[in-house]
Amino acid sequence: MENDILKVLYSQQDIHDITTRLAAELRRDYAGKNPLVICILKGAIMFMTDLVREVDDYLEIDFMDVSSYGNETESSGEVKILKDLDASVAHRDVLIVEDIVDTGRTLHYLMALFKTRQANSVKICTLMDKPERRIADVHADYVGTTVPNEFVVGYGLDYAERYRNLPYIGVLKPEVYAHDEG
Ligand SMILES: O=P(O)(O)OC[C@H]1O[C@H](OP(=O)(O)OP(=O)(O)O)[C@H](O)[C@@H]1O
Ligand code: HPA
Ligand SMILES: [Mg+2]
Repeated sequence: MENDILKVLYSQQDIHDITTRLAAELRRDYAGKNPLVICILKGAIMFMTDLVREVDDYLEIDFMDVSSYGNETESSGEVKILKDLDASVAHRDVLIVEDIVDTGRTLHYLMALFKTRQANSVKICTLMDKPERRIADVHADYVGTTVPNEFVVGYGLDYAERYRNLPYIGVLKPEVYAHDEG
């Protein structure tokens, strides 16, 4: 698997440093609020579990599985709910945790949904932001790092469901895609 990686963009140490910084901001902003922290499966799983372990305060976690991508690097533009939340967001301070904001379609949809469901507040914490690709108007409140317009994998992010278990974030060699197309 490591052989498929062209370059490492963020090492395990880089990710740890980013997570620690964001957790400190969250602890400050959500003190006494008992936020509902929502992990958007599957991509955000690694980031969310690392992030909440660095926040020394009361919070609740929940999971939602939505998908707008198939086994492709391009969004289909359609957001599908594959698994809804267990908890109600009504009157809660909701923090959506994402691995990446790319076109913004996923989060645009979720922001609107949680507001309709009468959340008290809805904020976004994303490990990565890829603003060059934005189509839907989405602004993340907490951003780990801004990434160039490249398809990234690892630390939860997949290409065709692979590479989520890489402990760092990197870019694939072009022949990995070429192989799939052939
Ligand atoms: O800003 P967007 O263009 O909407 O893209 C970002 C979303 O796409 C990816 O998820 P995906 O739908 O591929 O599902 P996954 O998390 O299960 O990989 C990623 O994890 C984000 O949730
Ligand atoms: N990598 C993996 N999944 C993604 C990306 C990316 O760069 N953008 C949106 N979903
Ligand atoms: Mg994906």
